[in-house]
Amino acid sequence: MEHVLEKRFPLNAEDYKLYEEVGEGVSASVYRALCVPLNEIVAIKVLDLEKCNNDLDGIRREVQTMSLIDHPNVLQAHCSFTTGHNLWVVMPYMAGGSCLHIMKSAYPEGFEEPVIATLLHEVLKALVYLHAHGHIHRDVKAGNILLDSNGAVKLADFGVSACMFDTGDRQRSRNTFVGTPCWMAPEVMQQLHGYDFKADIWSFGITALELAHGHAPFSKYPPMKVLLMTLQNAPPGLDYERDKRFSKAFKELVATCLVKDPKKRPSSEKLLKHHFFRHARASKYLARTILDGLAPLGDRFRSLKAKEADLLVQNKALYEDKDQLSQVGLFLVLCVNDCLWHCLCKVMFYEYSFSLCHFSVSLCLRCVVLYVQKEYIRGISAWNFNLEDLKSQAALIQDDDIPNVDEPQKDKKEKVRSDDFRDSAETISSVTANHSDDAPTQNKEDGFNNLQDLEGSLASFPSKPLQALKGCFDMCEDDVNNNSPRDLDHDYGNESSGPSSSLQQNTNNQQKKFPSGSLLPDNFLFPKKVVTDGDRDYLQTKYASERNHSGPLQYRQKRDTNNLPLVEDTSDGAFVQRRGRFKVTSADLSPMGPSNNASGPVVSPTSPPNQNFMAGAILPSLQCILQQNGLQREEIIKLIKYAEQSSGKNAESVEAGAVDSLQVPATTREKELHFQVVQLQQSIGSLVEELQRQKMKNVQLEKQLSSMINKMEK
Ligand SMILES: Nc1ncnc2c1ncn2[C@@H]1O[C@H](COP(=O)(O)OP(=O)(O)OP(=O)(O)O)[C@@H](O)[C@H]1O
Repeated sequence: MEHVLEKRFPLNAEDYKLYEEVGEGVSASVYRALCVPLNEIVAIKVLDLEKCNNDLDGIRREVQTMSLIDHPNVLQAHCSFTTGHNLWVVMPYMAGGSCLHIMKSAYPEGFEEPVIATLLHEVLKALVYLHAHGHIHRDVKAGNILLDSNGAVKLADFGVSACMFDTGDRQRSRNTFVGTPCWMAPEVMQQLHGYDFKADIWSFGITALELAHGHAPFSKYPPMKVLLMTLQNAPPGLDYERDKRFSKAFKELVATCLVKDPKKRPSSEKLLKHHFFRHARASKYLARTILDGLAPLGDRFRSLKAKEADLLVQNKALYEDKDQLSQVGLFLVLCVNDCLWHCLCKVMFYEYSFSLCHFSVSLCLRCVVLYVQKEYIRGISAWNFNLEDLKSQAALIQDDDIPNVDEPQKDKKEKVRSDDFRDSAETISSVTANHSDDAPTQNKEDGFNNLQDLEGSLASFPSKPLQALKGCFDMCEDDVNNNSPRDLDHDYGNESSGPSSSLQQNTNNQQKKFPSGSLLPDNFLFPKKVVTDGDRDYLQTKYASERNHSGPLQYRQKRDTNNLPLVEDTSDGAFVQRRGRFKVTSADLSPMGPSNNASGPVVSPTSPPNQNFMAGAILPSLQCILQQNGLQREEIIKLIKYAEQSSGKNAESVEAGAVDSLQVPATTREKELHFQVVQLQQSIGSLVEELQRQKMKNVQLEKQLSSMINKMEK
C-alpha cells in the first residue's frame, strides 16, 4: 500500500508550479506540476467551479472518494483545495497517460493479448477493492486507466462513482443515468431496478473490447443509437473470425462480463480468478512493451490535440461545403423529373411505404422535397433537439469498420452477415444470442425497428423517455424531477444537493468542454476516405482517433467527405450502401430501378446519366430526414398507445386511431398529435411521480422491516 498521504501536500496554489497540460476531460484540465516544498512532480486536475456549478455533488463525491481510497491500483488524491473559482485536485503524476491516449498515439488497432491481460488484471484488482468498500466506479473505460512510467496501472476518475452504502437521496444516485453510453450497462440505461457493482463488470467487459480493438463497440454511433443498440441487441463480444488473434480464454472472459442480466455476471472477486488472468504479467511488462519509445505525455497530448484541431477545421470546412452542396442538390433534384423521384422513393423509402407511399403516388417531386424539408425542421423543434445534435444523430452513420467489428458473438455456424446496422430484415436468417442465455434473439435490422422492444425500453425510463435519452447521459433524478410537474423533493425531503441543471445546461457544457476521450468538441464531422483493401472497398476513418472514444456526454459525428457510397460488398446482393434502416443495392441504384420490385416505377433508361449523381447528392439528406420522421412518428404512436392504455382505453383502437390520424391532412394531424403528446407527457409525468413515490415507500418499508428483523434477532 502506498502511504503518500503521510507526506502532507501543501494546500496552497503558490506551493505548486504548473507545467504543461497533459489531459482534458469534460469538467477539467489536468496539468503536470511540481510540488515545490516536496520537490515532487504531481498531476493537478483543475476544475472551474463556475463552469461545473451544476455538478458540485459529483465533484464533491470525486474528491471525497479519491482522498479516502487507498489501493495501489486506484488513483488517490494527495489533497485538494480551492483557488479562486477553481478546485485543484493534486494527485500522483501518471507519466504514461491513459490507455486511451496510448492507443490513440501508438496502438490504434488495440493492444496485444498479454498487454490486455496485464492491464485488465490491474484494473480488476482496483474494482475488487472498490466494490469491497462499497463503491461503484460507473465509468470504467480505457480513458480512465492511467499508467505510470514504470508500468503501474491505476483506475482514475471518480466523478460519477457511487457508494452502495449511501442512503436516502445519495442512494437514489444509484438509479441515476450516468456513465458513458458505449460502456454503460443495460441496467444502468434501463433504470428499472437500479443497479449495483455488476454495472462495473459490464463496463469492464466493454473496456476489454476497447483495449482489443482500439475503440469500444458502437463507438461510432450517436448516444441515442448506442442506447438502443445496447438494450436491444445481443451483447457485443469478440468475434470468432475477426478476432482470431485472441485466445479462447479472452473471448470467454469478455462473454462472461457482457451478459445482459447483471445477476449472471460474476463479481469482480470471482472474475479475478478467471483463467484468462494467468496470462497477466507484472506491470513492469507494460513499461517495456507499450510505454517504451513513447514521447513524453505532454508532447503526445499536444500532438493529439493539434491533430484533432486540424480535423475540426477540415471537417468544418467540409461540412459547410456539404451544406451548400446539399442546397444545390435540393435545387437540382427539384429539376429532376418525377419518374426518377418515384424510383428513388421506392429504393429509399421502401420501408416507410405504409406512411410515405402516398407521397410517391400523389405528390409531385417538389412537394415531396418541400414536405421533407418542412418535416425536418418541424422534427427539430417538435422534440426540442439541439440542431447540431440532431444533425449528428441524423448523420449518415457509416460503418468504417471492416465488417463485424463489434458484432455480437454468434454461433459460428449460424453466423449471418448480420449486424444491427448492416442488416435488412431479409438478410437476417438467424441470430443466436451469444453467451448470454437471457439475451433474446434480436431483430438486428436496426436499433429502431422493433417497436415493441423499443417501447419496452423507453417505457422503463424514469421520466419522459425521449427527454431522458436526449439528456446526453449525465442526467440525474433531480434533473428528471425538475421536469416533472411536481417536485418530488417536497415529498421526500431532498437535501437538494444534487445537480439541478437542466438538460440544456448539460448540453451547453458539453459543447464547451471536451471529454478525456477526445480533445475535440461534439458535433464534429469526420472525413472518411474510400480505401481499397484487397477486393473490398470501404470507407475508412482518416485517423484512428476519429472514433468516439468519448467521455461521458460525448459522442462523435461521422460523415464521409463527399457522400460516397459505402461499398461493403460488391458480390452477393451487391450491397452498395446501408445506412440506418435503409438499404440500397447497386441494382436499386441502377437507372432501371430496383429489379426485384415489379410494381415499382421504372425510370426511363434515357434518363441523363448525371441524374444518379444528383440524386446521390440528395439521397443521404433525404434518408436522414425520413429516418428522423419515421422515428418521431413511431414515438408519437407509442406515446399515444401508452397514454391511452394508462387511461384504460382499448389499445387496439388506439393504434388504429393513431395510424388513422396519420392519414388526415398534415396540419390537423399535427395539431391533434401535438395535443395528445402534451397530454401524454402530463400523464407520464404523474405516472413517474407515482412510481417514484411507491419506490420510496417500498424502500422505507424495507428499511423498517430489516430494522424489525434486526431487533428480533437481537
Ligand atoms: N494523474 C494523472 N496523471 C496523468 N494524466 C492524467 C492524470 N489524471 C488525469 N489525466 C489525464 O487527463 C484526462 C482527463 O482527466 P479526468 O478523466 O480526470 O477528467 P474528467 O473531466 O473527469 O474526464 P472524463 O470525465 O471526460 O473522463 C485523463 O483522461 C488522462 O488522460
